[in-house]
Amino acid sequence: MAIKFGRPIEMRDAPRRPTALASTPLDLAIRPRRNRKAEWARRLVRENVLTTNDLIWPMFVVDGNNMRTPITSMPGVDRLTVDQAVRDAERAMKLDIPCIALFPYTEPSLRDENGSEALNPNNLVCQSVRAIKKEFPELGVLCDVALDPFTSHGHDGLIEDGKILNDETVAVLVRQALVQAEAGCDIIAPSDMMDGRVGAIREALDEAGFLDVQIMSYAAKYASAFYGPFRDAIGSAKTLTGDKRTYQMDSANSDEALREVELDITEGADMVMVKPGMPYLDIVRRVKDTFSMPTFVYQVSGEYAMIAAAANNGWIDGDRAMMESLLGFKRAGADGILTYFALKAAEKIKANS
Ligand SMILES: NCc1[nH]cc(CCC(=O)O)c1CC(=O)O
Ligand SMILES: [Mg+2]
Repeated sequence: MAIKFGRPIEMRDAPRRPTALASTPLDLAIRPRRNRKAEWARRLVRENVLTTNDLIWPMFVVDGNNMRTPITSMPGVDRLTVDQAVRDAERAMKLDIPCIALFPYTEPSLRDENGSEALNPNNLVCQSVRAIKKEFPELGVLCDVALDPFTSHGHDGLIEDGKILNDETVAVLVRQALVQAEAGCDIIAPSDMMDGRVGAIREALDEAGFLDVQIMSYAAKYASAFYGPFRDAIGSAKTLTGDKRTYQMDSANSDEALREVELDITEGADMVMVKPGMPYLDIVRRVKDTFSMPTFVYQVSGEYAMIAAAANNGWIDGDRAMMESLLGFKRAGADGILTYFALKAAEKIKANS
């Protein structure tokens, strides 16, 4: 059944005002309101639908045992120890969420200039992938490729004299992707915005025999204020020096997003992503219309936090704002959405079907 809203105001048993009765009807042949007159009629003409198949659920993993630690700036989202991530993977499975995404909170002692923990085949992400794929081989697992959870400076790449090095970083990202593929990751998702990394990763994956490992590139990723709570979650907010504007895109640009997406497709991306989501719906639409590729959108941490905080204050209806924002991505042309609301939204979809 469709989502129920309150009883339509037209149906309340109030007497009609005599003035309303007295007015002459407008001579209108076309009355768009007819198609909205009842829930069944609205369902009949509905153009877009959100299903659980549209959802990718991002999770944060942390070292330890049997613990869930709340992230203050993301109310309702916890850092999970690996065993708890496996439990949430099971919840995703049961709700028909096709895929989860894993992000690590790396112990500060393991972070260094070069993000070398990213290459440890036994790092938190790899441990989580193995544990989850062992119990739930049918669940898709996506891993982010970038160095920021592992570097002491919080940047996605290697730094020299205050500059982010492109080609040297790509060489490390290739090794990070291989380590994740070896752990059993299904989708490699480079989020670093270095030039040429998709092609380099594709070539290395193929050479190593990982022909079926997909690449979802964060192709049009903007330098955004909306990543704040994510940086709290992975513990890079306090250490990040400067900003990421020499590699992430300028939010003023739209044509540039098409050029970035085109390059990643040419280099071998199977799926492309736009990020953040709500302030960039126009980019989602242009990318989908231009390339007809599987197009994803990331409803990022700050978008989640805004809705969650307003809802917790009683300022908006949180569930309705959540569903409306997710449907908006579908309407803009997205084939799927990475969202911290995935579990809640899937529960709601199931309850209403
Ligand atoms: N490269 C790391 C990365 N991967 C996903 C996000 C943001 C996700 C979110 O805000 O929910 C970021 C943060 C950043 O680029 O600083
Ligand atoms: Mg690029």
